[in-house]
Amino acid sequence: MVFLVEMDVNIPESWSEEKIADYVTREKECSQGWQKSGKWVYLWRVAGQYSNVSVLEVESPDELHKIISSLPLFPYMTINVKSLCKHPNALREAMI
Ligand SMILES: O=C(O)CC1=CCC(=O)O1
Repeated sequence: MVFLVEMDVNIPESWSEEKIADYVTREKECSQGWQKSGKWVYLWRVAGQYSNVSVLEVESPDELHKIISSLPLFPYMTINVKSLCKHPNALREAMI
Protein backbone atom coordinates (compact mmCIF):
# COMPACT_ATOMS: atom_id res chain seq x y z
CA MET A 1 0.00 0.00 0.00
CA VAL A 2 1.30 3.42 -0.97
CA PHE A 3 0.52 6.54 1.03
CA LEU A 4 1.18 10.25 0.48
CA VAL A 5 1.81 11.87 3.85
CA GLU A 6 1.94 15.62 4.48
CA MET A 7 3.42 16.80 7.77
CA ASP A 8 3.28 20.39 9.02
CA VAL A 9 5.64 20.92 11.94
CA ASN A 10 4.41 23.10 14.83
CA ILE A 11 7.23 23.55 17.34
CA PRO A 12 5.94 25.17 20.58
CA GLU A 13 7.28 28.71 20.95
CA SER A 14 8.28 27.93 24.54
CA TRP A 15 10.94 25.38 23.47
CA SER A 16 14.61 26.28 23.97
CA GLU A 17 17.12 26.03 21.12
CA GLU A 18 18.65 23.00 22.88
CA LYS A 19 15.33 21.20 23.09
CA ILE A 20 14.58 21.92 19.42
CA ALA A 21 18.03 20.66 18.41
CA ASP A 22 17.51 17.47 20.43
CA TYR A 23 14.16 16.74 18.75
CA VAL A 24 15.50 17.57 15.28
CA THR A 25 18.48 15.22 15.79
CA ARG A 26 16.27 12.37 16.98
CA GLU A 27 13.76 13.02 14.18
CA LYS A 28 16.55 12.65 11.62
CA GLU A 29 17.79 9.38 13.17
CA CYS A 30 14.25 7.98 13.24
CA SER A 31 13.19 8.92 9.72
CA GLN A 32 16.52 7.89 8.19
CA GLY A 33 16.12 4.49 9.86
CA TRP A 34 12.74 4.06 8.16
CA GLN A 35 14.15 5.36 4.86
CA LYS A 36 16.95 2.78 5.05
CA SER A 37 14.32 0.08 5.63
CA GLY A 38 12.84 0.99 2.22
CA LYS A 39 9.38 1.68 3.66
CA TRP A 40 9.82 5.49 3.62
CA VAL A 41 10.45 5.98 -0.08
CA TYR A 42 10.54 9.75 -0.57
CA LEU A 43 10.97 12.70 1.80
CA TRP A 44 10.67 16.21 0.38
CA ARG A 45 10.70 19.60 2.06
CA VAL A 46 7.84 21.89 0.97
CA ALA A 47 9.59 25.03 -0.25
CA GLY A 48 9.14 27.96 2.08
CA GLN A 49 7.35 26.00 4.80
CA TYR A 50 8.30 23.93 7.85
CA SER A 51 6.45 21.05 6.20
CA ASN A 52 7.32 17.90 4.33
CA VAL A 53 5.68 15.62 1.78
CA SER A 54 6.53 11.93 1.91
CA VAL A 55 5.67 8.71 0.12
CA LEU A 56 5.66 5.51 2.15
CA GLU A 57 5.10 1.97 0.97
CA VAL A 58 3.85 -0.22 3.79
CA GLU A 59 1.88 -3.39 4.45
CA SER A 60 -1.11 -1.76 6.13
CA PRO A 61 -2.52 1.44 7.64
CA ASP A 62 -1.47 0.05 11.03
CA GLU A 63 2.14 -0.11 9.84
CA LEU A 64 1.91 3.42 8.47
CA HIS A 65 0.66 4.63 11.84
CA LYS A 66 3.44 2.75 13.64
CA ILE A 67 6.07 4.50 11.49
CA ILE A 68 4.60 7.99 11.66
CA SER A 69 3.89 7.82 15.38
CA SER A 70 7.47 6.68 16.08
CA LEU A 71 8.73 10.14 15.05
CA PRO A 72 9.75 12.26 18.04
CA LEU A 73 7.94 15.27 16.51
CA PHE A 74 4.73 13.25 15.94
CA PRO A 75 2.82 15.06 18.74
CA TYR A 76 3.89 18.40 17.25
CA MET A 77 2.85 17.88 13.64
CA THR A 78 -0.43 18.25 11.78
CA ILE A 79 -0.51 15.17 9.55
CA ASN A 80 -2.59 14.52 6.45
CA VAL A 81 -2.60 11.08 4.81
CA LYS A 82 -3.83 10.09 1.36
CA SER A 83 -3.97 6.53 0.09
CA LEU A 84 -2.63 6.21 -3.47
CA CYS A 85 -3.37 3.75 -6.24
CA LYS A 86 -2.18 3.45 -9.82
CA HIS A 87 -3.57 5.97 -12.29
CA PRO A 88 -4.88 4.19 -15.42
CA ASN A 89 -3.33 6.83 -17.69
CA ALA A 90 0.09 6.81 -16.13
CA LEU A 91 2.82 6.29 -18.73
CA ARG A 92 5.43 5.22 -16.23
CA GLU A 93 5.34 2.55 -13.59
CA ALA A 94 5.63 3.84 -10.07
CA MET A 95 9.31 4.04 -9.19
CA ILE A 96 8.81 2.24 -5.91
O1 LIG B 1 9.83 18.08 8.15
C1 LIG B 1 10.45 17.93 9.20
O2 LIG B 1 11.49 18.56 9.48
C2 LIG B 1 9.95 16.88 10.16
C3 LIG B 1 10.42 15.57 9.75
C4 LIG B 1 9.69 14.46 9.52
C5 LIG B 1 10.58 13.39 9.13
C6 LIG B 1 11.87 14.06 9.17
O3 LIG B 1 12.96 13.56 8.93
O4 LIG B 1 11.74 15.37 9.52
